[in-house]
Amino acid sequence: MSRFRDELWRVVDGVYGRILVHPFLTGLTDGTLPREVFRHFVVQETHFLPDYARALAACGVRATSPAAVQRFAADCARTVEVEHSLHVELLAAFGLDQDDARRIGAAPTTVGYASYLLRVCHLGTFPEALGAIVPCYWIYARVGEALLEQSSPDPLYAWWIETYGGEHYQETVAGVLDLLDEVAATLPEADRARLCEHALTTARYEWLFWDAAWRRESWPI
Ligand SMILES: Cc1ncc(CN)c(N)n1
Repeated sequence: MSRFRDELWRVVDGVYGRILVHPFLTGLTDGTLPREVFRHFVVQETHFLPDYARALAACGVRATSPAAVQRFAADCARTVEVEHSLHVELLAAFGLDQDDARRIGAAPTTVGYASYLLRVCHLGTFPEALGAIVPCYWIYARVGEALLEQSSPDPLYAWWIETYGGEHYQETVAGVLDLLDEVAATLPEADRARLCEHALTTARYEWLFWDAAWRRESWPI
């Protein structure tokens, strides 16, 4: 039986293909990614992840079943405990702390992506929120899985890859994809289409986030 997740993946697959060949990601696995580019990425993650956790909490508020409320509450906590902590430790490896990250500030793409997620997850319907949030989980899981096959000669990059390619993160994502299939089975076609539109936008933002780090994007004025 065909699953909605397969239909959704077809929508984002082209973007995912572009992500995998982006020099940021190929540089992670062959170890050639300049450390200052990775540092820029890590700083931006410490800005993005608290808003991402807030968006997950908002998905929990929107959720239409107790199991879904519990899932998003747990994923919100996991994002702070595991992902944000990882990036704070990576900051420390660069001799930076969260005050330094605050002083450096959020780049335009970080502000744009976080704002989009927060808007859809707060103001949209539950299926819209799901459409916006799922690529954040899924693209990282697919990227982590793909990169784990090669890992990296750079221990900092290998650490990052192991977090997203590791079993714990993969299980988290499998759970949200089961939920996606369950919810989509109850939706009319127009709602599924809207869900896919949000997913395409956030998949594009995922590409943009890596590209912005690669360019070490900052405010031009
Ligand atoms: C930009 C971004 N998107 C998604 C993830 C995975 N939660 C992340 N850490 N950063």
